[in-house]
Amino acid sequence: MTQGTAVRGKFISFEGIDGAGKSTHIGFVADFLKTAGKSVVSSREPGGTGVGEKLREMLLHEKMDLETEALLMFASRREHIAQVIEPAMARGDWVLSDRFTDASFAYQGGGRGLDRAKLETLENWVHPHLQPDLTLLFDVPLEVARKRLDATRTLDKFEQEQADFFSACRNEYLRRAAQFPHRIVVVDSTRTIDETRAQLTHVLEKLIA
Ligand SMILES: Nc1ncnc2c1ncn2[C@@H]1O[C@H](COP(=O)(O)OP(=O)(O)O)[C@@H](O)[C@H]1O
Ligand SMILES: Cc1cn([C@H]2C[C@H](O)[C@@H](COP(=O)(O)OP(=O)(O)O)O2)c(=O)[nH]c1=O
Repeated sequence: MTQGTAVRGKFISFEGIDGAGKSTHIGFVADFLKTAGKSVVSSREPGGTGVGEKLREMLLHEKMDLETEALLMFASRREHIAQVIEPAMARGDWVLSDRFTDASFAYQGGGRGLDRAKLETLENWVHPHLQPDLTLLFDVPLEVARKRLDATRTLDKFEQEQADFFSACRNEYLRRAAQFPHRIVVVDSTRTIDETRAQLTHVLEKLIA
């Protein structure tokens, strides 16, 4: 099909507190969709574009004012939508994004306490009409996420936060899952990787049907 006449692709975002296991499963979802005949673009936020990756570097490693942090997250997102997400979906590709706007509500809103109304204003400015077709929220208790994180990596600015920060992030994610049940699917990520894949397969089969 030529561009312009392609059936619009779908947009899936992956969310969860750090260490929940979401990155582990993005490759599995991409492979599942490719096997089903979809063309897949995998990306991430903050980042996903030249400008976005520069913003990511600052956001993950430099201390800054909370409102600056929120504005830069949405600046990165705007570029990602304009350069990657919208063109890919218009071509008929399926876009997988490691995080999207729910992360701003969870981290800048829940974790850091930024007024939700300000985040809604930014959301309405940056993507008034776009929402993921599906958001996979990988959910685990804090202790499980922390153990997984500590076992694997050097911690960035967010990952160095304390338990109450992640507890507030997780609560905000779960609040949004209750608010948008048609879009956000909570995946029990305390299970083994294979069991988690089985949950994903179940959800994806419905989406491609
Ligand atoms: N279901 C699981 N059971 C056990 N370990 C897991 C599971 N899912 C992920 N992990 C491990 O936890 C660590 C963090 O996972 P990752 O996908 O990087 O988390 P996130 O992207 O959510 O921060 C990795 O070492 C990964 O192999
Ligand atoms: C997209 C986004 C991410 N973040 C944070 C959450 C994560 O701690 C961090 C980067 O996310 P992530 O890609 O999960 O990091 P990693 O590569 O280490 O798995 O950015 C926000 O605070 N707000 C946002 O809007």
